[in-house]
Amino acid sequence: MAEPDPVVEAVFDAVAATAPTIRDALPGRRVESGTENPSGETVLAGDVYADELLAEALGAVEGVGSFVSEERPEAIEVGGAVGEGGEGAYAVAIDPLDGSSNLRSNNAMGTVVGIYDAPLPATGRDLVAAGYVLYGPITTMVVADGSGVREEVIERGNGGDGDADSGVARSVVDDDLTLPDEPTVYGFGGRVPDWPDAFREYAREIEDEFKLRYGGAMVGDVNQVVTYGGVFAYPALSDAPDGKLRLSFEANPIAYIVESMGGASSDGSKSILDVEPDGIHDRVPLHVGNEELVDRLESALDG
Ligand SMILES: O=P(O)(O)OC[C@H]1O[C@](O)(COP(=O)(O)O)[C@@H](O)[C@@H]1O
Ligand SMILES: [Mg+2]
Ligand SMILES: [Mg+2]
Repeated sequence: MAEPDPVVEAVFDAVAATAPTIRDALPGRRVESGTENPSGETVLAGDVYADELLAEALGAVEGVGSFVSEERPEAIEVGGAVGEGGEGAYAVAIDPLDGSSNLRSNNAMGTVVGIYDAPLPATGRDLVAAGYVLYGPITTMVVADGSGVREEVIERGNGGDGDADSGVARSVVDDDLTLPDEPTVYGFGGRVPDWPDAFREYAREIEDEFKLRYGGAMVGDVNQVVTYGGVFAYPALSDAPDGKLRLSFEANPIAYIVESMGGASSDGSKSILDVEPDGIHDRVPLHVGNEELVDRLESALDG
């Protein structure tokens, strides 16, 4: 098995270290911040807090050369080069708080992380690792690092007093996550009348076969598929042919994780990891899950 990449490990150490602090900060940050992000969406106080905390934590990791998030117009150089001139340093792209509209209704949210071995925008083939934190009833972190996919439970360390420096306790609960062979759940975003006809027909078949699990946070909804097997999609919409989710911050990391678990991803015709980006805030239709269900989706959209 390949040796763990120390920079990748350090990035996920930093993400794990911030997770309890982000979680604790959410109750007072359910309100709008008064700004919009580069995708034209309302930014909540929780989005701003998570973005700033993670920028500081990830920017301090040696071997991380640049940092960008869906809340920032462009990447910032953070100077963690491993070679002279910056070569060898990774570019880290994050969705600091995924599903943040769930802050109001107090439902699941997450943080998504992609570590690219190329300046952004890059394709998902340039990812060396990806992961997500799920702020559910339990805080968990799923990491795909090229050698496998693991799930950890993250809790405050023994000094747990709400202090960011008090440390975290991490326990690996599964060190070889794979998609279950017998899928049981699905979750599709967007309004049914806005779906393309071919997707609507595919969805009709899927909803006859499986149980609906949709909560409005990609990380939470994908984690249902990761746990029970099935298919998640935020498809192309009639007024938004590229769908809603962002390639660099959301779709690529999730596709990398699901493919690493033996599943498949698609933009409708090919793996998400093969989508060539024009810009850092590009959106893409995202479909991920058990290979058989993603193959059926591609056939349905092709027909
Ligand atoms: O509200 P909708 O249309 O169901 O959209 C839900 C989707 O939007 C998102 O909330 C977008 O993520 P952000 O909260 O990071 O902008 C996804 O997590 C989720 O899959
Ligand atoms: Mg998101
Ligand atoms: Mg977000």
